Amino acid sequence: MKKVGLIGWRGMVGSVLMSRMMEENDFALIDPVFFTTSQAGQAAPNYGKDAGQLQDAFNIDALRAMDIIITCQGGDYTKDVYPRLMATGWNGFWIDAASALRMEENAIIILDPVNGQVIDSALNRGLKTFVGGNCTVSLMLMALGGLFANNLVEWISSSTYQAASGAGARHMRELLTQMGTLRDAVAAELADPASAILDIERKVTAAMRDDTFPSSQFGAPLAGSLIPWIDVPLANGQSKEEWKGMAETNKILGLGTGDIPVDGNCVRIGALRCHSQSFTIKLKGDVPLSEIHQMLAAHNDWVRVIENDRAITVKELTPAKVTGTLNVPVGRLRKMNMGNDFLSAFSVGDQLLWGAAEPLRRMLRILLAKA
Ligand SMILES: NC(=O)C1=CN([C@@H]2O[C@H](COP(=O)(O)OP(=O)(O)OC[C@H]3O[C@@H](n4cnc5c(N)ncnc54)[C@H](OP(=O)(O)O)[C@@H]3O)[C@@H](O)[C@H]2O)C=CC1
Ligand SMILES: N[C@@H](CC(=O)OP(=O)(O)O)C(=O)O
Repeated sequence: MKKVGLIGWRGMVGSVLMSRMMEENDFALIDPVFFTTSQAGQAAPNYGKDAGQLQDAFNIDALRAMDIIITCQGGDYTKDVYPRLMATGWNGFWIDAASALRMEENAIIILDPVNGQVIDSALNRGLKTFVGGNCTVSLMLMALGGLFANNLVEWISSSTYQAASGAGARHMRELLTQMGTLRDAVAAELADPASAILDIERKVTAAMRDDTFPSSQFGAPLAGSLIPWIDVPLANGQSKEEWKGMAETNKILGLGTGDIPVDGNCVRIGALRCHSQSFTIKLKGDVPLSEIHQMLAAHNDWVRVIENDRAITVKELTPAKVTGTLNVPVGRLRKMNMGNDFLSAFSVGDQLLWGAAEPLRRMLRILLAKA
């Protein structure tokens, strides 16, 4: 059995990965070794197998003994450990959730329902570094894969509605604390049906603007508001999250850097763990909507085409419905006023599943199947 080193397993992304690996019985196929950056020597978790003690995640000799390493520990860990491990001539496979290595020439961005052929070809060429994509990009490609596969996309403009989880566990807590703080500021007024709604709004706004409002993580109120900036600024005015849209999409599809232009605004909103996105898609031709529905639905087992009907949309095409599932609904599909080759679409997906953990465990399965 392959020795698989697991790093970052108790973090938020790692926990989702462990839970998916349990659901899919992956542990039965591997000899798991659990690593830690802070708790070496403590008992390893038991996912149906006694895995002994936690190993030191900075111990290069211990890492070298692994056939496959999966890390959800984060970019700083990758930047520190990966080059040192590679310098020893380690011959194993490195599977990573962090963005650090994504654009490296010897690294493949993994999303096998979309780029299984790119992954296969990389394996045949002997590449060994496989990195999960940015959540927004992966979820877009899962939703719109049918259009890309049929070479119909000239360009895409997107507006995102990204959940707090993309920023990390502490941010999710802060969002909920902000929500509670706003509610508590008007508890008495809410209990009184006769209270004036604009008085309630004024109190809520005052609480949101108060210096004591809990916003140390996001740096701004998110509950009752939104934050139209994600990740660091770039010289061209984009945020790094916006830059990833085009860079990663083309790399995942095995295309040249700028082959398909992708751009838009990335916005943090008050959802917990589902990213939503609104797309304007310039098609390469006037393809009938019925054909587009078929292409999208046929592309992979998780995409769900949602009829452009109000009652169905508000039930099916929301974070409330999709959270915790692998389904990627895409709806609001219609031709736009700009012309019949302009398509409007909206999609929702769990950013901790297809956006983070799921491509990693599927890459493990691909490697095990090839062994
Ligand atoms: N959040 C996201 O949406 C996405 C994140 N990623 C990548 O994954 C990386 C990890 O993200 P995320 O899972 O959110 O990070 P977390 O902060 O949840 O976990 C990272 C590490 O923190 C340590 N840790 C310290 N205290 C605790 C605690 N109380 N509970 C759990 N872990 C603790 C653990 O390491 P140890 O056991 O060694 O102490 C853990 O592996 C990111 O840096 C990013 O590179 C990728 C895609 C999406
Ligand atoms: N930046 C994403 C989450 C993330 O971790 O992205 P990446 O894997 O590209 O660093 C968000 O905030 O929603």
